[in-house]
Amino acid sequence: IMAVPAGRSVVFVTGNAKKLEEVGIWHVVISVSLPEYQGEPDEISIQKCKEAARQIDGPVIVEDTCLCFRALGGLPGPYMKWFLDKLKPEGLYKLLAGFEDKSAWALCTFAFSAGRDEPVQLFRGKTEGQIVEPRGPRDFGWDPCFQPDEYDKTNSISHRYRALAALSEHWFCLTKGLFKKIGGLDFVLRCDFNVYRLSVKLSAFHKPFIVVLETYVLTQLYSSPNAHLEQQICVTQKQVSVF
Ligand SMILES: O=c1nc[nH]c2c1ncn2[C@H]1C[C@H](O)[C@@H](COP(=O)(O)OP(=O)(O)OP(=O)(O)O)O1
Ligand SMILES: [Mg+2]
Repeated sequence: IMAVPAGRSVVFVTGNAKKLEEVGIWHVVISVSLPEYQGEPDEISIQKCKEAARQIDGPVIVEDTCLCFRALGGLPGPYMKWFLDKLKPEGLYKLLAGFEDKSAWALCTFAFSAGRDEPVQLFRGKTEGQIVEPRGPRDFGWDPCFQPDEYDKTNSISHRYRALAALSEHWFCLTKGLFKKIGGLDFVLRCDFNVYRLSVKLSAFHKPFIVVLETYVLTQLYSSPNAHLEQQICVTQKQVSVF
């Protein structure tokens, strides 16, 4: 695990490279392996997020994905990783052989914590679909056997996209108000993003927003924003204005 200065960066923690590809947004991404917890999806996301915040000792985002079969009362759900590993998409399809109802839903939960011992906030996205005979590319988990009911080639109906939209909405809405309050871009640039030089006292929850602004503004202003964040594996930004 890489050391990330506390309070400096919001870190997306995952061991799944495909998730990183889909998430590709404004915050810094790091890759580690987190435990697979048991329980209801919300509980699992909370535990996972707390563990990530403990390991990183700073602001983190984690994501947990479930695929839930209606005929099985929502199982395999959060345990899908193991089912997929042992049964492969073919076996998952066969699991429903004795059932008329082939419907399923994908549930994606993003969890944010501002740091160790800080509360966890959840953002969820859900997509309804059917379990089908495996088809198409094999490069991402259970995709071969899950057919979403709606289809959109931009991926905007995906469970992950929806959960991210919920998270971004919350995040950017706060950022906008906060941004005004602290004096706008000019002030943020002059205070060199040092939260201690701001005129308002920020809560632990708000502090990471300054880092989001930093990443965003640096990417806008300089060709090499990574120089500042070279310790991290990957830095990208959302393609929308936060101001
Ligand atoms: O959109 C998806 N389309 C197809 N398959 C997917 C998707 N999203 C997750 N998956 C697979 C990966 C894993 O087998 C299980 C979720 O388990 P989950 O714990 O969330 O993912 P993971 O352990 O790979 O990464 P992480 O380090 O973030 O926990 O479903
Ligand atoms: Mg996992």
